[in-house]
Amino acid sequence: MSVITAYPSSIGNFFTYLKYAQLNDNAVVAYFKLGASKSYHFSTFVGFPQIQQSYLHSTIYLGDYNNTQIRFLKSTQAKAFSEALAKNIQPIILAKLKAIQITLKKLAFDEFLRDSSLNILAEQLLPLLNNYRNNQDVWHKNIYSESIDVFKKLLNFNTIEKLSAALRHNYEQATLQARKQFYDVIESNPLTIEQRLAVIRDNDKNLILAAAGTGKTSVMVAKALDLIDRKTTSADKILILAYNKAAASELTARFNKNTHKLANNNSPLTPHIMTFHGLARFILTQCNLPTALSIFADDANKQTSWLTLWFNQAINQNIKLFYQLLSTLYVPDNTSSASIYLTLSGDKMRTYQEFLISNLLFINEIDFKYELLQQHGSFHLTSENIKVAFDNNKGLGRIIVLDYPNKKMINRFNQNKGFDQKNIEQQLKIIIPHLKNTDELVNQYQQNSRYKNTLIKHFTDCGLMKLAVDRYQPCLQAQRTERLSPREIKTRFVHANIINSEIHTDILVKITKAYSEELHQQKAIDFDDMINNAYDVVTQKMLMPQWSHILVDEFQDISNARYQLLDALITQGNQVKLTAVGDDWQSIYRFSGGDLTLTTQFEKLVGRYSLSKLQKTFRYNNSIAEVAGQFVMKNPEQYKKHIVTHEQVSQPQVFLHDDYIEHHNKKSYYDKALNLIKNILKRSPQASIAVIARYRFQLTSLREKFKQQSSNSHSFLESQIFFWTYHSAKGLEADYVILLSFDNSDFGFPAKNKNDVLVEALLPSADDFPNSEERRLLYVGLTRAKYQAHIIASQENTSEFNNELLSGNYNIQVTSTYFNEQRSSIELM
Ligand SMILES: Nc1ncnc2c1ncn2[C@@H]1O[C@H](COP(=O)(O)OP(=O)(O)OP(=O)(O)O)[C@@H](O)[C@H]1O
Repeated sequence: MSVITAYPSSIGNFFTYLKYAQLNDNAVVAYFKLGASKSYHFSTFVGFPQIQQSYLHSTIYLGDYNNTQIRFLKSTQAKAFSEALAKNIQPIILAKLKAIQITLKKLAFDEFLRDSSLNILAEQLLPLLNNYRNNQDVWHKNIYSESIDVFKKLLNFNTIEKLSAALRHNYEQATLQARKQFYDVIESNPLTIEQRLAVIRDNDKNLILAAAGTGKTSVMVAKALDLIDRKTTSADKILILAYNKAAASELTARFNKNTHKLANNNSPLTPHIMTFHGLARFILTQCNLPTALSIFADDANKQTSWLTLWFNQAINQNIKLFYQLLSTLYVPDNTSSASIYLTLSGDKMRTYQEFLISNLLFINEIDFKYELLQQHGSFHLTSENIKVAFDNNKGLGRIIVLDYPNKKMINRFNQNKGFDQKNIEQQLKIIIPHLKNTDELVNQYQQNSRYKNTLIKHFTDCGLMKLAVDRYQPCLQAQRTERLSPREIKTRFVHANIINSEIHTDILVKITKAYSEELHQQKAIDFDDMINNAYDVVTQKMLMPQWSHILVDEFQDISNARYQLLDALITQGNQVKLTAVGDDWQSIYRFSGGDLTLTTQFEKLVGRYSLSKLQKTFRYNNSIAEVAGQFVMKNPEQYKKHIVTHEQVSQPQVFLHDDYIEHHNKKSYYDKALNLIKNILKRSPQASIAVIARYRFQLTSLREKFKQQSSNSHSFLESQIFFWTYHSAKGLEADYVILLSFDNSDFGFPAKNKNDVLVEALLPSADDFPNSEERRLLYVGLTRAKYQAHIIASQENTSEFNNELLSGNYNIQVTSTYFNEQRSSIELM
């Protein structure tokens, strides 16, 4: 090939360092006046050259990756140069177009276009597409029209986002058609379109947002089978994580039941289906690390005993801890939820200040008698012949001396104010000069083990030790689940405005340290260690994760520690794809670390992702769906979903009964439930019925009574009746449900028995809507029923939920005359 050269024009020569540009076999070379040169290899070209002519000279835009300009060239030479260059790079561009088509086919037609593939595609495609966009004439002159047809189409999408949306849509539609047969039969029922789409979308990150009974399990099973059937991956590279062992077994059974439907079913076909703990154990075992579980793992009582013993020993070693506990178990303000204050003397006080006085007298070994008067309790110091009281009614926090040998003293104290420990100590010291304050006592008694033992004994006997254990044990649990450092603990306490944050942090850090040492001594780990150790193993690259696809069930209840393990598997693995399946309406495990924000703020967590929704439910009818959905969506933080039901009914199937048994003239949950069960079974003898209560203990006696009843009368089979808590009902279903615990008490529904402020500060953050988690619990309860949900509510002690159901325009059947009257009076208002 003859060498083509272009020189600067005579005027242009003044403005450029360029001596001349030359076109050789595989590059454009620019030679400069000072002797240097620069090559632009054809392989870097992404389009055709463009020429810009002006009056005296021309500029060539080469069409390489940077679209380099060569300016001030003689126009005639520039034109010839540009035409020759176009001919030279034509085969290169053709090859690149071919490569793009191959990539496009592979990444967007043969599989779901992933966000990571989109980057690859964009890198390859966009430079050529931009060149084409600006230089279409030259392209059309140099390339056959069929080769750039695809470009013309792509150009219509304007942005890469629109293009990817179109490619994905295209792929989904094509796959729905091509794999119709498979999706028709792979589960026991043909998959719905929504379910099919959830199966098909195989982005790097996927969220399947579902509602109860919409076939999450079916989708997970079908998705795994689909990946294997299409050879996207092999079974041993799929990991399915279930919330508990029962769910893992169900997934395994449903998977195995359908493997014969696969095209090539003689390869080993078991994905790893396990719980998070099972996964952690699997990882640790592979790395030959210990997995023996501590004695605490399955028995919280043993942990309670350990903590009690630890407090005993720790106080014995350092009595300061005793005073720290004593001064912080209750808080010095009127918002304290305690209504009774336990004291070392065994007396029960009514205010925090009385609690302080009582304990101070007790540890000073001053005998006193506590008398409950009308307005306040009084302390009669028997040997001093003094009587004092704490005037709480006035809200001034002053000590009143009711009786004193020297009457003059009486008025002196009436002016004093004091809410906190120091102030009360000062006030009491005026009355009893030999009284020692706590700081003095700490030093004095550090060496006195008899004294310490006595204190511990009283601390235990009066119930304060139990209070301390009950308070710190959940904190220990929360700290371990959230893997909080001492600094994080303190930050959370301070952030939650907790009084004595420093002392609480100090105590909790001591406990957590001792607990780790205890586990070390046992040569064992607990469930939290298991997850955390597995995380360490993966992040330290001691194990290369083998999975290409990870599917996680019940994602709405995942904890931060679990998510971190998951994230480590994805980051350390080889292009791992994550599918999270969850229902934000069913997030009910915050107390054990479940963090709903991981679902509601999924994008913040993982970046770009594909969302699929499952909104058609097969379990229950429109009546149950409407009531349950309306109730849970009252909280604006919950995703809005429009649930469609397979079953349609015209009458409400949610019933509200009271607990009053007319012909016995008494109130009884049990009898009401029994009557309902009998009535249901009269109509449908084979029906399954679940009785659901807020706390397990509420079911124990009920279950016993039912057992007796069923063996006496044989009116129903024990195996037809189930007893679940709202929590344990997760994932289960029955033909009919009977919902209990609707009263306004600590153990009612919504439960008033709120978490202690300390553990509340350590748990994952919660949304602000009142009773939000309890609200979701009711949603879970209602949606267990296939046909009918029966609520039995207390007449006398009305639950907030009951009031809401009566007042909030819910389409329910109220069978109770009493509640109906209430309802109509609400409607009249
Ligand atoms: N496409 C379908 N057609 C008919 N029935 C279906 C379909 N998909 C699922 N089902 C049925 O719906 C019921 C609920 O399915 P599944 O247990 O998978 O729901 P889920 O979403 O896990 O529910 P939950 O969140 O309440 O535990 C099952 O009986 C299942 O067989």
